[in-house]
Amino acid sequence: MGDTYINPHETRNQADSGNTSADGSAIATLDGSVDEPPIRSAGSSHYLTEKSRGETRYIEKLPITEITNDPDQDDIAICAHTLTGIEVIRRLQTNADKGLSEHDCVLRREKHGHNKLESSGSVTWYKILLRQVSNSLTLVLAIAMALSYGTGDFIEGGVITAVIVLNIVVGFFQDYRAEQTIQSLRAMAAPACRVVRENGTMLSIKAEDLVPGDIVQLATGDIVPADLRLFSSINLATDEALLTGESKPCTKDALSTLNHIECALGDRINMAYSSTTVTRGRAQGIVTATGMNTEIGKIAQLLRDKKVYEDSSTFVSRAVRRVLHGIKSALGLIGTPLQVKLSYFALLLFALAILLAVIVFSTSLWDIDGETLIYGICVAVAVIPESLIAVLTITMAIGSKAMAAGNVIVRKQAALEAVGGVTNVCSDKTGTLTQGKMLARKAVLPSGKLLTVVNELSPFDPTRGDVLVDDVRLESASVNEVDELRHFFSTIALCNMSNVLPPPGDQDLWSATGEPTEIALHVLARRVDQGKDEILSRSGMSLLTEHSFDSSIKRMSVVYSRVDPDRTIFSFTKGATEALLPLLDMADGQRREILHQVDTMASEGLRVLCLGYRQLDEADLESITDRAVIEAEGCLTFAGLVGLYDPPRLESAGAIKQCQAAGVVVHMLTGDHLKTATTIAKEIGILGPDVYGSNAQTAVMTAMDFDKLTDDALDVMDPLPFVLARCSPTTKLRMLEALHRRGRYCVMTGDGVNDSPALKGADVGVAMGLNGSDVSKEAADMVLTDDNFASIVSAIREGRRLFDNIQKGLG
Ligand SMILES: Nc1ncnc2c1ncn2[C@@H]1O[C@H](COP(=O)(O)OP(=O)(O)OP(=O)(O)O)[C@@H](O)[C@H]1O
Ligand SMILES: [K+]
Repeated sequence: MGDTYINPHETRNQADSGNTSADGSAIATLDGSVDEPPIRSAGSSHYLTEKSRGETRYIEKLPITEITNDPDQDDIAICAHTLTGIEVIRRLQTNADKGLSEHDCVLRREKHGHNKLESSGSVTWYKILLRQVSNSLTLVLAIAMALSYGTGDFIEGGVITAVIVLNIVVGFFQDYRAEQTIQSLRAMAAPACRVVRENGTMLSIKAEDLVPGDIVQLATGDIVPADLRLFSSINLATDEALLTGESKPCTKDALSTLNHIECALGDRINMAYSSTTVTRGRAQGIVTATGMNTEIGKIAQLLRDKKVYEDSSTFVSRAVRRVLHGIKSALGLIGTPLQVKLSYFALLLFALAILLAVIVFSTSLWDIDGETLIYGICVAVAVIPESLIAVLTITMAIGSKAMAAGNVIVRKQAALEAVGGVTNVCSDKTGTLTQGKMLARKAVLPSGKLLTVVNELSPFDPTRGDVLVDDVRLESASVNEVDELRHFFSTIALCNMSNVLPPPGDQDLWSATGEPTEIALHVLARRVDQGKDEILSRSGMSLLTEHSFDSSIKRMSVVYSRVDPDRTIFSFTKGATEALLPLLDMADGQRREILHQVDTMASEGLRVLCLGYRQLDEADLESITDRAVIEAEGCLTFAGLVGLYDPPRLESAGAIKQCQAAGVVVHMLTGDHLKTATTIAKEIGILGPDVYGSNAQTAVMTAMDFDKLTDDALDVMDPLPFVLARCSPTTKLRMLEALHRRGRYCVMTGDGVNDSPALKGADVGVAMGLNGSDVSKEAADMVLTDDNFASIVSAIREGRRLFDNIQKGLG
């Protein structure tokens, strides 16, 4: 079971059997898919392998599994790993290309229910009511009330009773509404997944709506939405620690079929289980179990059934712990930091009240008659601000709502208060400060010729605009005649997972899916009819393996083979210049030349990608599946440089000004080149004459220099960098620590899988709702529904207002 969906031997067998170009009908491609590029050759070769093996073979292998016409979902969930992908698809009566119809889904949902775990966590009205009663303030008031009635002062007692009832009623309704808001926000933030339905359209739906038989696509960073039998995969690995306790990612292989039904979960390498996360690669799978029928559902069920704590402590210590927990929560000492602080405050007031009462009683030399008692109680009661609970609940609820309206989903209540106290914001650049809609503007070919794009209209429309080579218009037909042009366009089109889609019908709005960087390259290739599909069908190449883009090494590679008589194999790589230069096969002088060109392009604010390709031998096939080995080999032929432009968001400059006016320092932590980042930072005002320290030597740094410094060196640095270029997730963590050592309180944004530690470590971790990975959203305190930096700023404003309101409530 190799690292990829296919191992070289298998590839060869396939080629031998001569089946590689069999009928297209069974090919598991997803043409017309909207969200992700089809896993074309992976799907197809896999399918064909299964087909060519013939039905008899797997029936031989699996005598236990009778073929029935009435597929039973529970049955499939148990044995899916012992069946071939095709068989599972057949039994669940679905189609890998087309998916289920809406009608099927409705029927299946009736039978199997929604795809969610039944949690006991939903809040009921009596729990909310209980919460109103059980807090220090209400308890203090209740004691005062009892004292009043006890001394026969029914008027005072009545007033306090009224206050308590009012508090409970107001608090109850506020809390109830807040709870509902939070529930609906949770629903909004619920994981989505990509599914093929209705004759092959790719939809993004809520995981909750999945039914058995749905065809789901997985990509790096996704949380697996249900139990899936994979039927095609490229380099897939998932983290199953949640299920199996195994902390190393588990490499998956859709091709394999296992022999034993009882095989341990961790060994079922052709399955992906609900709630595990995809750490690398891509795959397609068919849903075999949903909701409580999934493996994670079974665990949840076990936990629910047991109810008793499964620890080894004695009954007594358990009881003590529970009583302590009970008292703490009754006094309101469990909750967000602010709630806890307020509860302590109430207890303090209570102590003060008693002290006052004691003083009153002492002045009357403990000769307590009715008058003194009432006076004492009145003084004591007077210091207690009855409206506190109500103020707190109301402001919190209003705060959450206002933030949701401002495109910020608050995932953790504590973040609501925390965001008000923020002093530093560390933000991503691409898509957050900039629009994330890239355009390929310029390219430099190995011969030094300059390629420019002029007259373009929209970022996705390849039909408008011209490509010039040294100021002469490039015709599509001539691309194939010039070697360097052909290699250049093959690299940008084939080392690419994006889709560029023509407008439907008679409209003229082009659309695209995938990463902005790749879309920009794909659009450029299509301008001269060198799109991925066009090249593949012309050359008959098919994908062998793919190492998707990884922001810690900043490059991506693919390997293609052509099935001509002598079977040529090519690898194509693209990535950041620093990442690719060491892999290029060239003299040092030439490298310096390239670096110089990169510098010029980057200082125009362009993101520069470097391209390379290489012809491989049959012998190299053994190593292509292992990324570490490919890296070591290198020896790429230089194919050119491309410069992409990503304009800043219109709101960014204004939002940054507001931050600076409010004393919040903005840092840009980006994966981009130093010069590109600096140019953009100046454009939007992160660096500028008004910013204190922006001329300092440390204002702009690369992550490499930053990481080299010791903690002590960082602590004396003044100021900390405003721009950190070529950042990796670990650099983000170091920046966080450095800020924390200075006593700063900070927001950190992140979108990638490996940004989670930084998001968790930040005082307020912010994930991107549109383009962020599920994993990062799960780790974050807040999620931006529009990925926009300006939304962070409005969250800070809202957080501060909330703070002020509470302060007023206290005053
Ligand atoms: N799909 C890709 N394939 C190859 N290289 C890429 C790809 N995307 C980005 N790069 C290269 O890696 C660099 C860093 O990208 P990375 O994704 O880490 O940063 P980013 O997330 O785009 O920027 P930011 O951190 O500001 O949001 C880019 O500057 C580019 O040179
Ligand atoms: K990033």
